[in-house]
Amino acid sequence: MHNFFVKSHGLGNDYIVLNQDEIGFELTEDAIRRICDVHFGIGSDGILLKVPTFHANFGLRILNPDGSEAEKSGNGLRIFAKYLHDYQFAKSRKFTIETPGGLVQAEIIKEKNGKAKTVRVDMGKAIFSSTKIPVNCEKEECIDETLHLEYRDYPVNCVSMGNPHCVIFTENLDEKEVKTFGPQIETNPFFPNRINVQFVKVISPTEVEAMIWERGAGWTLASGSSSCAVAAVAVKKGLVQKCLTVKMPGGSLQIETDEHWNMRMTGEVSEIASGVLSRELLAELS
Ligand SMILES: N[C@H](CCC[C@H](N)C(=O)O)C(=O)O
Repeated sequence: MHNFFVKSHGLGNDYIVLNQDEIGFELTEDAIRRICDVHFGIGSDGILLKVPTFHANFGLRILNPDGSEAEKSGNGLRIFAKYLHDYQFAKSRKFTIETPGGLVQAEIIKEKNGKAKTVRVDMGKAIFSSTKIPVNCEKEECIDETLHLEYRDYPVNCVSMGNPHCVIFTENLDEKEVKTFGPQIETNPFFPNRINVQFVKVISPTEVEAMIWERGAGWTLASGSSSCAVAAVAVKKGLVQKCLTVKMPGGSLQIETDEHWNMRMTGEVSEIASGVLSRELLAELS
């Protein structure tokens, strides 16, 4: 079906899935922004675009609502894996997906009424090298460094999951603080490609609580790559065990860190709706 879309969420972090072979329009930055707009479009935290690949079972591009492209998305990968399973692209419950941030392996762990419900993704390695994140830090690794903002400083810990992350530990999680300083950190020149920001409170050696400000998307209810970033930094700083629950406003993910910093994420996904993009909407896209 032409211009067929599926909208799904992972812990309230929602995405629209499109198949490049089935859309009859160019996915320009303007089209992305329009489709993701909650009033002039369908509304979502981004677009997952199924694309051809020779290097994996399936290919994926991840587009933020501001029109920028991301290298990786954890909730996005679980949603995409569910789409591949539920719409019969995938012939097995385990398959590989190529993203701009590297190749991952996805597995359908649990089904409900024949539809994928719980998905596990081996998200690749957490990378701490400043130059690979990238972050303009003189040190080889940007751990416990100070980021100077206009009105305050933050102790930051940076890591890449393919996409870049800045993890800040705090005793008091405050949504207003995240929404005030998240955008200032996201766009700070310390981060050449901008950055995803997480404020994290350690609850116990097996649980942390996090609030998220996403690069190119802003405040979201959950983030899979952010959860992996938070877990990797917390393990590296000796704050938590290697099997960790990351609790976010939209729900919790299970994150496992192995001895080589390979990150495994497990969590639920749900479909919200499916349908066809209206001709009127498409006619207005530049
Ligand atoms: N906005 C992120 C991509 C989506 C990450 C998040 N939705 C996830 O589940 O990992 C970035 O520009 O790197």
